[in-house]
Amino acid sequence: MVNIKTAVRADGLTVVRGGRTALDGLGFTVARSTVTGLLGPSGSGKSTLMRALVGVQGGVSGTVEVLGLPAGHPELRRQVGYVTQAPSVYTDLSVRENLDYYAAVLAPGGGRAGRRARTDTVERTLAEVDLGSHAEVPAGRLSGGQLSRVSLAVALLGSGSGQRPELLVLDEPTVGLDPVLRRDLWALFHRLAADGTTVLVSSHVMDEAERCERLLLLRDGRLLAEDSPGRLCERTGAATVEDAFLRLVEEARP
Ligand SMILES: Nc1ncnc2c1ncn2[C@@H]1O[C@H](COP(=O)(O)OP(=O)(O)OP(=O)(O)O)[C@@H](O)[C@H]1O
Repeated sequence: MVNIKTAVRADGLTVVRGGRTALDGLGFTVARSTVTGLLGPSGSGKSTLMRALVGVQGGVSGTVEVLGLPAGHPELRRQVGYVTQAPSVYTDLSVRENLDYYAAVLAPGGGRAGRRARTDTVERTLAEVDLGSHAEVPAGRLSGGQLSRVSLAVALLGSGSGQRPELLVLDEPTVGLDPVLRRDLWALFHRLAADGTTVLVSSHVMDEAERCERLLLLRDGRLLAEDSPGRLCERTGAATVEDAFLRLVEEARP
């Protein structure tokens, strides 16, 4: 039976990449309608884990269930939004044209009502990522931060007809953003979670951990902890998540 409180469930999740074990027997859950942070240093396996969740990673063994279905199940395509570190937008199309295009691919047809629903979704999404004033600018002329917000907007289109994705998987979406944009983006993640979307965000910047309700801490392909930032600090006696992380690394030493 589908557990409606759980968006993601992994058990014994192992990934071998290029002959190396990139993820080693991970077991965790991601609660629905939360902002969950996937934190760990560079190379710890964050992107690999996200790829396994969206079903595009080879060499996976163990169990990975997303919204009660096996990861990568065709039914999940419209329920899961995924933003990689490399933006996949057309640089010669404007921001609005990119969104119109993806909305039409996600929910083609529907006659006049379908077109109206897509236009409304695109307008609302442009406003959400604060790109309304750049809607007519070709994506190739945007800054890195603006470009990553276009990718986020594409993921937010969901089914393309107004329905939000149930799960958003965002690989380091705040890299290179100034502090104001970072703050605004985190506020958007929390608004989305309050509306029922589960947001899984990766970061290698530990100070972003404090902005998450739940954390998965990764190191060398192993899960160091799965907890809320407050509980993590409490149980390790640390003042910050960064300190808690360092203490857990020490504890894990053989
Ligand atoms: N295409 C690939 N082929 C083989 N091994 C890979 C490939 N991409 C990554 N790896 C290895 O898998 C491990 C996990 O990498 P991954 O990209 O998941 O880490 P990450 O935590 O997302 O790092 P970053 O924060 O730098 O993006 C690393 O040891 C890396 O060298």
